[in-house]
Formats: sequence, C-alpha cells, structure tokens
Amino acid sequence: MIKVEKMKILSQKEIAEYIYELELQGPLVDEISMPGQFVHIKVKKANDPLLRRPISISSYDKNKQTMTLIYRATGAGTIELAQQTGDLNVMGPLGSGFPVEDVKGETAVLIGGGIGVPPLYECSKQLKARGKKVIHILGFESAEAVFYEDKFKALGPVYITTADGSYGTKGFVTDAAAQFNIKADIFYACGPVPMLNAVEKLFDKIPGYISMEQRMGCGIGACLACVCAVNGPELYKKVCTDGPVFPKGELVYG
Ligand SMILES: Cc1cc2nc3c(=O)[nH]c(=O)nc-3n(C[C@H](O)[C@H](O)[C@H](O)COP(=O)(O)OP(=O)(O)OC[C@H]3O[C@@H](n4cnc5c(N)ncnc54)[C@H](O)[C@@H]3O)c2cc1C
Ligand code: FES
Repeated sequence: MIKVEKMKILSQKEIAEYIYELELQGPLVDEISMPGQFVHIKVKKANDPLLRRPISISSYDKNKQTMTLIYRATGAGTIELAQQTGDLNVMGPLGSGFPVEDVKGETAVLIGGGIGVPPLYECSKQLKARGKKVIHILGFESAEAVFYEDKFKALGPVYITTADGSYGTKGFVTDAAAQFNIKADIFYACGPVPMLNAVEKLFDKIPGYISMEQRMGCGIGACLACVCAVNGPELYKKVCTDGPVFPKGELVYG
C-alpha cells in the first residue's frame, strides 16, 4: 500500500561530491516489496518547490523500519532536501522494482551510472542472499563522485569507471564490461538513457532488467508526465506505475 507519512530523519551526510546519504525511519518501510522501488519526497515543509522529487530506495531494514536514500544535490529541490532535519513528508513505496525471485543462472551483473547506482545496492544484497554471484560495474564522472565502492565490494567484485579517468577504468561502464570480459546470466541496470541503450546492446544474449529515471509529476499514474515509448501494442507506459523497472527489450530509446 502506498503511504504518505512524516518519516523521521535519522541521519543525513555528504558521502561524495554533491552526493548525500539520507537515512529515514517510519512504518512506510513495512510496505516495500522489491529492490528498485522509489519514494516521492516533499523536499521542504513550505510549498516551494511544489513538485515532489523521486528518489530510489537504496537499501532498507524492515526490522528497524529504516531505509537509506542516496541522491545528488545539484538542483533546486535536492539542494533544499540536503538542508532538512527532523522529519520529511514522504510518499511511497512507488513503482515496480527489480525481480530477484526465481532468477535463473548463477551470476548477475549489476551496472549503474551515477545516481543510477543507489537502487542496485539493495538489489545486490538480495541476490547475494539468494546465493547468486554478483558482479558490479559502476560508472561515475570522476574520482570525487565515487560512492559505496566498499559496500558493493562486500557483496562481490566491483569494477569502477570514471569519465575523466581519475579513478578506475577511463570511459564508460560498457568499456569496462568489454575490457574485463564480464560474463553473466542476467543483468540489472540503472543510469542515464544512453548508458541503458549501450548496456542492452552489449548484453543482448542474456535476460535483463532496466530501471528508467524519467521526469515525474504526481508519481502515482495520474498526470502522464513520466510516459516513455515502449515496444508492443501499448506504445507508451508510465514510468511511475508501470516501471521504473522494465524487462530488457521493452523500452524504445529515442
Ligand atoms: C524512479 C526514479 C528514481 C530516482 N532515483 C534517484 C536516486 O536514487 N538518486 C538521485 O540522486 N536521483 C534519482 N532520481 C533523479 C531525481 O529524481 C532527479 O535528479 C531530481 O528529481 C532532480 O531534482 P532537483 O531538485 O535536483 O532538480 P531540478 O532541476 O530542480 O528539478 C526540476 C524538476 O525536474 C525533475 N527532474 C529533473 N531531472 C530529473 C531526472 N533526471 N529524473 C527525474 N526527474 C527529474 C524534478 O523532479 C523536478 O520536477 C530518480 C528519478 C526517478 C524517476
Ligand atoms: S508521474 Fe504522473 S503519471 Fe507518472
């Protein structure tokens, strides 16, 4: 069930350049059903900015009713969010996430770019808990923007790429996948659209799931702000309710 509630801010800290880790607590966590779901946040108590901001749930702990979000504070709303203390008005959990039950094969490769990396963390934890081998390829702009390398390393091998070559492999996630000859039975990806398109082409022989980050309004299927083109008879789907995670081959990259 989708809830709108005041969640307690347990901690909020900068963990890389402009990247914040926010830990929240409240009964909304009971409703999370899959890694890759997101919440829609009112970034401050006043109504400016009016629109909520969609942020993925990076990890959660149902026993403690806590969840962790990781976001980049570079726009008007997220800069406000980084200043908040006390409590936060949160709507969620929203969308359908990464399927991790009944996954065929031994090995999963998780590919993330920038602020697409956070939802892969819970996905990796849950795959590992189900006995899968998890490999991570994580792309960032520069060394200063890298986060959660050690946390992912605790779950499986990690390949980092940076666009400027200041850390890890210089280039894109697909460059590292090719250079290190990464083989897997399934892939999970989240990041900028060109990256998603390239990942689908590179891993065209295995099944996979893609999380799409699209501009959003209502977050609950009412405003059509988030529609994206898909293959098949429907032509368009809503990222907020039909996604954000879609099976490989469903999205049309314009
Ligand atoms: C399902 C989903 C999950 C996301 N998860 C994360 C996450 O875990 N961490 C993170 O840092 N970011 C995430 N994003 C992107 C994040 O929502 C935007 O970067 C953020 O809304 C931009 O707000 P702003 O105040 O910084 O920028 P502004 O420029 O002030 O935003 C203006 C408007 O544009 C929208 N907007 C701008 N860029 C984007 C974008 N790339 N995607 C969606 N809406 C956008 C905002 O919602 C707002 O309505 C996610 C987006 C979606 C759709
Ligand atoms: S954000 Fe309103 S329909 Fe998806």
